[in-house]
Amino acid sequence: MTTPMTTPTATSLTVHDGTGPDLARALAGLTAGQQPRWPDQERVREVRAALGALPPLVEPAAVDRLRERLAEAALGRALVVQGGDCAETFAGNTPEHVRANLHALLHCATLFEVASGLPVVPVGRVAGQYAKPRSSPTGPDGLPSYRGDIVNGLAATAEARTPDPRRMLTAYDGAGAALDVLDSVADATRTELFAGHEALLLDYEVPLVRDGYALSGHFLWIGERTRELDGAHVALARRIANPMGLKLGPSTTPEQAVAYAEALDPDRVPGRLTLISRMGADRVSDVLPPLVEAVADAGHPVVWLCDPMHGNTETAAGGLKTRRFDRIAAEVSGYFAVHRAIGSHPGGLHLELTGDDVTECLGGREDLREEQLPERYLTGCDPRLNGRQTLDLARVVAEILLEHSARRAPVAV
Ligand SMILES: O=C[C@H](O)[C@H](O)COP(=O)(O)O
Ligand SMILES: C=C(OP(=O)(O)O)C(=O)O
Ligand SMILES: [Mn+2]
Repeated sequence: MTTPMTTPTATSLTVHDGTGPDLARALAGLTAGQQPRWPDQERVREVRAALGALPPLVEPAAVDRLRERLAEAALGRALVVQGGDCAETFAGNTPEHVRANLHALLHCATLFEVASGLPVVPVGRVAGQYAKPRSSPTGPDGLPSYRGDIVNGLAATAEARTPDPRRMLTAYDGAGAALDVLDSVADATRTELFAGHEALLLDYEVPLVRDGYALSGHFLWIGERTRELDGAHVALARRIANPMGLKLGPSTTPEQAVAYAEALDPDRVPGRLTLISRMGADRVSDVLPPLVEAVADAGHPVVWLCDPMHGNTETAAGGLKTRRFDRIAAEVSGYFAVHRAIGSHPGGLHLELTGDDVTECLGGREDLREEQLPERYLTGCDPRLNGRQTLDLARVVAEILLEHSARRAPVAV
């Protein structure tokens, strides 16, 4: 079951002065979906000014380096694996948790590398994945929805759910701490690791734009619910040099996919644009092929990733959101089959995962059952694959990749 797009709400987004008049002009007055209704605008202005005066979280050189590595994937010479929590939380932002997630991600990367013979670019959903778009502004309890720790609190009280702009500064600090862990993991494993998150909350993202780079993270993406072509999120993405992702759900038409590619990758730069399909296991074989073909025909060297999570969410009998391992694996298999049939490059995966032993998704080799879900259901938003299920999925992918690389390999004589 896919979640419907919500009607975007217009906001009077004020852009921090320090980000430059061009950016301010480009975004002023545009529709910006899924932004909080902050109760205190003066406090928002103060926080934006503070963010604008703080050092950037990542270096432009590292952002450029990621774009170069993604270019290899766009040209069919590398794979990408992105993954981490659906919603990072302040309380959960411990070195142990961040490390466990990154190790699960790197485990996938290693398996894919061995199976495909291609380098794999690992990108964590980490160090800024704090803002959540929601299907509904209020929950069944009548309270405002939880929109991620950068906006409000998960506790089911009116006080916790009131948006507080000061949370953006806590998010900045948390992102900095997570990036330190990311660097230490990368050093210990002698690999390159990058950080990505959804560029959803404009009051956070815009002040962290410096000299044409969004320096809140290396990789940013636009979500399914905020991808209005003439909206503020796309306008921001057009103005920054980061490699950008764009989620595409099953309602996307080939014409729209080309229009996004024209808007976000007008110069046809490999590595600039990553299209992340999240169609659902039942739709991927029908919906994805015409999109891939149209974008290729228009000459855009994009990376195509598969997010097999967001089109396969359902509600379990007990009321918890969940996803079935088999549906996730089926969308992944469908995605590889589509690319094989077309002859395009399947660039890799985008996953909601954790290295922790949570009970949020069903199935996998441990055959996690519905009645087990409440045991360790810890996510703030969507259900993640746990460490074992992540490896189970990585093995499914590795088998597909092995088969692909066997076809590619020259026949030994
Ligand atoms: O992570 C993605 C979205 O924020 C999430 O799927 C929305 O969930 P909801 O349908 O419970 O609002
Ligand atoms: C919000 C997300 O996904 P989508 O935009 O694809 O629904 C997400 O990746 O957490
Ligand atoms: Mn999610």
